[in-house]
Amino acid sequence: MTTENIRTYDVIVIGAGPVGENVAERTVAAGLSTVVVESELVGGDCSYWACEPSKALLRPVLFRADAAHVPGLDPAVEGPLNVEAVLAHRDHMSGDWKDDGQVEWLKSAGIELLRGHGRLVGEREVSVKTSDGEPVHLRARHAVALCTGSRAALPGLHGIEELRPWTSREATSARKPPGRLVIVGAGVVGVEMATAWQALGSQVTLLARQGGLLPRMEPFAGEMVTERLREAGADVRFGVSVTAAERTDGGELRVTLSNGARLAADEILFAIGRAPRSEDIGLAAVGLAAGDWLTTDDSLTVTAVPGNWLYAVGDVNHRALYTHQGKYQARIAGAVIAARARGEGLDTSRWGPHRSTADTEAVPGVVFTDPEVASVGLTVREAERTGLAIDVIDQEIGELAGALQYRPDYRGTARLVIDRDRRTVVGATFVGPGVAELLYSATVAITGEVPVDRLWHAVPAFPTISEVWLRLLEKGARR
Ligand SMILES: Cc1cc2nc3c(=O)[nH]c(=O)nc-3n(C[C@H](O)[C@H](O)[C@H](O)COP(=O)(O)OP(=O)(O)OC[C@H]3O[C@@H](n4cnc5c(N)ncnc54)[C@H](O)[C@@H]3O)c2cc1C
Ligand SMILES: NC(=O)c1ccc[n+]([C@@H]2O[C@H](COP(=O)([O-])OP(=O)(O)OC[C@H]3O[C@@H](n4cnc5c(N)ncnc54)[C@H](O)[C@@H]3O)[C@@H](O)[C@H]2O)c1
Repeated sequence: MTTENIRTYDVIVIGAGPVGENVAERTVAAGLSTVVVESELVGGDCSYWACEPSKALLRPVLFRADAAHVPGLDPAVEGPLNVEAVLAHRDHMSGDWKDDGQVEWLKSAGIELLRGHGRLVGEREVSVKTSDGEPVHLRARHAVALCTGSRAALPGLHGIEELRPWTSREATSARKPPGRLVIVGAGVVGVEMATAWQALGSQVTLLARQGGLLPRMEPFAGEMVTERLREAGADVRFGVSVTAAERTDGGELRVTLSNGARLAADEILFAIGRAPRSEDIGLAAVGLAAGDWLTTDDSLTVTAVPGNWLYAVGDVNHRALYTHQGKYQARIAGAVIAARARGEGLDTSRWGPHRSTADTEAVPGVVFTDPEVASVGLTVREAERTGLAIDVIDQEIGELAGALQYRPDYRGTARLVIDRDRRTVVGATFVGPGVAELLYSATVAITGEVPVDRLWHAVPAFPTISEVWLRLLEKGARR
């Protein structure tokens, strides 16, 4: 190796997804020289095969569901969606799968980019196989942050390669709606993609292994989404999975289900969860097992590696698989790296700047289905599992004047989970049209540990859906 190919930086970040970009932005802002290594597109899955394209596909579907029920506006949205225009907008929102804009942003932030595949080769040492085949050896004075994200998990089905199944990547970037689409898995990807492709013209069959959709959320969320998907024409089946599948020479898929039923389809999407992108990043060189999720403490430091120089941030640490939560971790990790580089101690008090407490206390998430599902903190089931004494308050959102102004047939439910001893909100779920924007208020209530009696003084404007807070308080959240 020539000396020209050895480069030293304060910080090396592997993976330029939303999380890696934000770690680098924070460390550069703290005066630390930083290089980001990226093997595909700067921006990661979120920009090209996840958040951005999926939300661009879903926005017209949800907007039309509302508009079709607003008197006077309803005739304007009759008829099918303009699929070509929706897909063109999706392409635009995904940067046409080019990363020029994000590369410019990196430059403007003073972050260096090295294109290639990065692997750890020792303590603070990374080897990069660049796209032109030239290996580059990187040394970090202070830290290496692994931000390599996750990929779609696939089941151990016999002959799965020959099936050419869709994963989240194909489901978000497909050039046209398949005639018949089977979706396996009823988590967030499964229900969002079922909502989008059914509305764009596919006949969707959604297979849930459990007895309902969105099994990790409050049960009423999955029930309302099921009802709407069925009304939209999707075939939603519970308690089933796929036991065998084959693609015929003509290209048709023949799928056998666990209950013995058979289906014919044009495409099959596996949306059964994620696997870490950690199988080929040199984990063995630092004594870790390849292919595992990386365990960190609340400062995002990899606990099994001594020396406080290795960090794992975003999906790859499996703490909370959302872009916004990974970016929150990135801000914390950046502050931790900067403090350690300056030789300062960490403030890891409960809500201190060096502890990602929200990962365990208040992870917000929105499922962009019809109706929307927005949740943060604990569900009733989770609170009961932790042994917390709770009060549970439910409110039909459709009873509010603001909801009826939004659309006259409004149906939706809100639930607060209250810590009975501390009298603070520990969980909130809202299901209904337009509830995504309610979520931040609940997130502030949880992270601010605002006593519910104080919430009584936070007055929601009339007539808005936020008035649901008042009804919840009137029903007993307030003493
Ligand atoms: C269909 C779908 C929809 C989603 N919608 C939302 C949403 O609406 N809102 C939300 O908050 N979250 C959403 N998510 C989750 C979100 O996409 C992830 O949480 C987020 O992308 C994680 O960011 P990350 O930076 O950790 O990983 P990624 O975005 O996966 O980025 C990791 C980057 O690292 C690179 N990389 C990996 N290994 C190496 C290596 N060895 N060398 C160099 N580079 C490497 C990869 O090429 C990639 O660019 C969605 C996920 C899916 C699948
Ligand atoms: N709007 C958003 O913010 C958004 C959208 C999409 C994805 N995401 C993130 O991406 C992550 C991954 O989403 P996902 O839907 O792939 O995973 P998930 O973990 O949410 O759901 C996967 C589902 O598949 C089921 N399953 C697992 N193995 C199966 C099998 N062999 N057969 C049938 N069912 C099986 C699981 O029981 C589970 O219900 C989520 O955790 C979420 O955080 C977020």
